Amino acid sequence: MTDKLLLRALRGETLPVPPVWMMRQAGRYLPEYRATRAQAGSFLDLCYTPELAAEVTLQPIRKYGFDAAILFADILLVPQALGADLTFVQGEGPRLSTIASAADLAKLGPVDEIDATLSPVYETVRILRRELPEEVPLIGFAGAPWTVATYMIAGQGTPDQAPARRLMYGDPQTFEALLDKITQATAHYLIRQIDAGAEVVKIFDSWAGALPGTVFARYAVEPIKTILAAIREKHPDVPVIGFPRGAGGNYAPFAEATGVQGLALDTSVDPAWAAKALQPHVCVQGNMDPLLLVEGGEALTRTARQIRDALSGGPHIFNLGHGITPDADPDNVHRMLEAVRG
Ligand SMILES: Cc1c2[nH]c(c1CCC(=O)O)Cc1[nH]c(c(CCC(=O)O)c1C)Cc1[nH]c(c(CCC(=O)O)c1C)Cc1[nH]c(c(C)c1CCC(=O)O)C2
Repeated sequence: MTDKLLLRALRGETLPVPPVWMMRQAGRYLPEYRATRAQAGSFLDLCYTPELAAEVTLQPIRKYGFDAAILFADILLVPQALGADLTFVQGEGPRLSTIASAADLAKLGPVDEIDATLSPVYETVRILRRELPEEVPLIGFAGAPWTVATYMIAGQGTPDQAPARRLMYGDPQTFEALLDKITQATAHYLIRQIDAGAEVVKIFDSWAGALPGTVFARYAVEPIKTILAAIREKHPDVPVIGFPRGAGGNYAPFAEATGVQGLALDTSVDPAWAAKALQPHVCVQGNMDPLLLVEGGEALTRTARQIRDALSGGPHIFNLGHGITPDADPDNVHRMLEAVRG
């Protein structure tokens, strides 16, 4: 359907009211999410149980009427499908087996076996395409190779991604072989999500800002170009949103060099600058501070309108600069929507 607002914006249309969705819109700030997660047992059980993963994807659509749904899964399912051990430690985040050498890398499984683990995700996509309202498109997603590699190398989240940067300098052969493997797996995974019914895909490079400028083109841009080329070959009309979080001065070169249709802005980007420097070339998605959904009040309404108005002259999808946090007040989401749509 060509009249879905999100798809129109991604095709470059300037709309009177921007489509709205939120990163992590299915998540712990919602009591109904917490209930379904408890029913599933663990976060990973939730990701791999298609009926429940579809249910949590639909919860924020029913409650708020967002203009897009995002598949419920995680960027770390790809490493797990490649053979990494993965657990989520309550209150601490992910833990994975680490990759510190060529020998560790050699223990991973082949890319053409990842569907043995990931097929429930494709089933979630198929359920969602049946159950979502006609006007709500489904966004599939994956992590960018660099960001996924940072978790696979360190075995957990790190403040500065130092373990990955050290491997990059100390053993570039292993580092690049890992990046290549993730790139091939990610292209395959996203194509399968689209085959199953995803209408847009988003690539989360949450740690792009940790890549030194000397290697940004090589390790942030190149893998994403490879993934885009593979998608285009099979699905030339499916738009891709890139999120090089923290890229700063590399936002414009990233958009130009990768050719993404949508560029997700983090909170640090000034929307007035984005309107001039980015919007003439690409649909931008951004970028309200998620903390405003905790704090609420006048600041929330004012900032939401400020972003909407600054970006009203070109293609824009209203979103947050990062994921909504578990301490956000669900009522503030209504307030945000009233501010943007009102
Ligand atoms: C880096 C990253 C991850 N996962 C993701 C990223 C990139 C985006 C970003 O920068 O935030 C992406 C992601 N993770 C999740 C989604 C689902 C779709 C949605 O946005 O609603 C998406 C798109 C569910 C999730 N992924 C996770 C949760 C919380 C799990 C829970 O219920 O306990 C959810 C809803 C867990 C997760 N997953 C990850 C971490 C570091 C953590 C632990 C930290 C945390 O708890 O927030 C890895």
